[in-house]
Amino acid sequence: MSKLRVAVLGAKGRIGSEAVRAVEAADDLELVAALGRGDTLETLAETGAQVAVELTNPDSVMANLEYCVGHGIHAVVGTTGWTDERLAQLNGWLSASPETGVLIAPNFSIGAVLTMKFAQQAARYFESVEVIELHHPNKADAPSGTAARTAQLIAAARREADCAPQPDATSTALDGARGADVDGIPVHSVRLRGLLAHQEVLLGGEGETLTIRHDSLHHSSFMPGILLGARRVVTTPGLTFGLEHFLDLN
Ligand SMILES: NC(=O)C1=CN([C@@H]2O[C@H](COP(=O)(O)OP(=O)(O)OC[C@H]3O[C@@H](n4cnc5c(N)ncnc54)[C@H](OP(=O)(O)O)[C@@H]3O)[C@@H](O)[C@H]2O)C=CC1
Ligand SMILES: O=C(O)C1=N[C@H](C(=O)O)C[C@H](O)C1
Repeated sequence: MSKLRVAVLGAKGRIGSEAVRAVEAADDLELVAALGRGDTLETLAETGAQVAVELTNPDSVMANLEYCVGHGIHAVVGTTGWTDERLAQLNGWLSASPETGVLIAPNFSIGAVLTMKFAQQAARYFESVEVIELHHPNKADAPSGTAARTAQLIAAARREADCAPQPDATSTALDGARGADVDGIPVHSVRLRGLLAHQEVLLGGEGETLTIRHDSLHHSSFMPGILLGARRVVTTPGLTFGLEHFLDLN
């Protein structure tokens, strides 16, 4: 059986370099390109890449995806910075290339995907919910894509359950003291040397709290999800948002 031809964009970065090694080690995948900043995207077409794994940064991802989708190259995207406007633009490109698949995964680690699912399930049962994400200090964006997605999922679950607004008597506060407001959910970002990628969802009700915590201790935690995404995206046209759609979580 022929191997799936995979390219990595952002190949010299923290996660990209790990992805290069993971693709090289997979028996059913062939690494056909490993591109860094300044390398030409034409390499993707020239090498016949079928899937591009996009791990660059929010300033680069849109141009890369426009090229990939325009050339019928499927994409697995870990890069953060997604907004409704960006998703609409991507969907526009995909509508002109309906056989192409794009997976955007705010987080590729199974533990983080489960954290989001558990938080979504728990959200309706507690009066208060806040998210704390903790990352290495070289991370470009805050809050993390995972935290933003977690907060959106929590907010949607609370809306669906018709939950009352969260109790919070704060009437004066220093800017930032209550974190960022993502869909009504406070999200707090910590940047600390020694950390990699961590998240806590704190839920509070009368006389009890529940904490859901996940820790990525090494970039290897993201690799099974990236490889699964590459294998599945080629038969999943259109936009898939979240690795959970490629996992049997029920
Ligand atoms: N979904 C997930 O599970 C995960 C997502 N991420 C996300 O992945 C992204 C990358 O993270 P991280 O590896 O830590 O960041 P790094 O800065 O370490 O790596 C990004 C790399 O991409 C390069 N780059 C920038 N623009 C381009 C371009 N146009 N073409 C090719 N390469 C380019 C950068 O080069 P230069 O240094 O010259 O700018 C750098 O080498 C972030 O958005 C991060 O949040 C990270 C981990 C897990
Ligand atoms: O930049 C990182 O490191 C990570 N980025 C992603 C995010 O913003 O959620 C995923 C993970 O948290 C690691």
